[in-house]
Amino acid sequence: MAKLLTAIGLMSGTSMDGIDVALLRTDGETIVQRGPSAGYAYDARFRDRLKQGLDDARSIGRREERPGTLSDLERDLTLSHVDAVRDFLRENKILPENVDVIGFHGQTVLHRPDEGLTVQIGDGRLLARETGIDVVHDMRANDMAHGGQGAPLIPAYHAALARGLSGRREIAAPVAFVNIGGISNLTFIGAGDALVAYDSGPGNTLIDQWVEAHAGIPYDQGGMIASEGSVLPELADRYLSHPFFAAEKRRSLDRNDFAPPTGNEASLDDGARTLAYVTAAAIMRSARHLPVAPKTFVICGGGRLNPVIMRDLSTLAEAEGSRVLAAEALGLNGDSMEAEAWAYLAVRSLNGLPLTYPGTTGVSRPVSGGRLAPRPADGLHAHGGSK
Ligand SMILES: Nc1ncnc2c1ncn2[C@@H]1O[C@H](COP(=O)(O)OP(=O)(O)OP(=O)(O)O)[C@@H](O)[C@H]1O
Ligand SMILES: CC(=O)N[C@H]1[C@@H]2OC[C@@H](O2)[C@@H](O)[C@@H]1O[C@H](C)C(=O)O
Repeated sequence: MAKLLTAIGLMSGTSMDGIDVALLRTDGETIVQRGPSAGYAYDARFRDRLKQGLDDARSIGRREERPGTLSDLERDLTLSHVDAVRDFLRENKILPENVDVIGFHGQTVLHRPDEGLTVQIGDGRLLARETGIDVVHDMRANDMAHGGQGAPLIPAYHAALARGLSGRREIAAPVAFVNIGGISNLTFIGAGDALVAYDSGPGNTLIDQWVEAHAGIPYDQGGMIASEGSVLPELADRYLSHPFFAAEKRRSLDRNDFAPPTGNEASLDDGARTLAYVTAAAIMRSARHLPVAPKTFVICGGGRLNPVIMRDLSTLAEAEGSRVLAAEALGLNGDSMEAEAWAYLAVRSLNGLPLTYPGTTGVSRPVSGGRLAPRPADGLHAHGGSK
């Protein structure tokens, strides 16, 4: 049996709202003991820098390139992660020497699976040096090098959670986990733990972009704006008739694959309402490509906190005989699940276990991935003045 390791996962997702941190004890296989978690929000200025970074990244041709502001941004993003780890350790009274590994996602600034290009900025060596903890990073690249979409990576962790839930009365099989982040993705766990997973559509990004442009706020908290509006069927159809949903082959999404409506297409409320519906309907439309309809959808990610999305999802799922549950209804944490996944995947990477499978990313065979940046042999700040 593989050894139990203590791992911290760090996720800065496509919503660019902040860094999620979670601690796990795991063997990278069946044993998952969830520990504390926390979120550290970016301020508005740093979010603007990240948005600029996405623009600068458009000209990247090779994944090592860092045009425009990207080098500075990569350093500062990494230093924000250093601060997040230090705060997290202090708040939870954990010593760095008691953590075996950090799984570091970094920030996706460009994702073009059709060109075999995915870029996550984040300096694993700097993080290892500043925290004194081994870091596994760049976990999407090897999947792409083997013909995969480079995303989603969370399905291996969803499968581990599902094993822990089997036999629970609330859950009728088959189960699909749905992560509603900036983009949404789903993981279907079939008979014998067979995994089918893919990105399912725009998640919160369109809603965030819409309310930011028209109300100057970063997101529609509690779906308050959407709940005042009505669904505009033509606008919704325009999104839902995107070739992404009907395509034979599932592909992973970049944040910019769907654009928000233009200003005069809807009032603030109707726009938010329509986009919330689109988020829910996109998930159900994508679920039609699964081998069989899930009986239970378990929802995680920030979108589960928008009751308008959740109501639409429940209505659409019930019409197909399925049930929708928020992760919390099963004792899971819908905010920290991605960070937990990065901790779990880091341990799998150390043990040479697959991170992705043909059924999850379209990779040619199950492959491991991630690069190890070891902590300095002589402890923290090995780059300091004594050398
Ligand atoms: N209380 C809330 N009410 C409504 N929406 C919320 C609430 N809290 C978070 N959200 C939405 O969830 C988003 C963040 O979700 P999450 O942290 O899961 O995304 P992410 O991890 O950045 O994205 P991805 O999974 O695509 O990488 C916010 O941008 C916002 O749109
Ligand atoms: C390239 C990239 O960063 N993709 C993210 C994004 O956000 C959600 C969806 O699109 C998913 O495919 C992926 O993140 C999750 C955590 C994953 O890889 O499982």
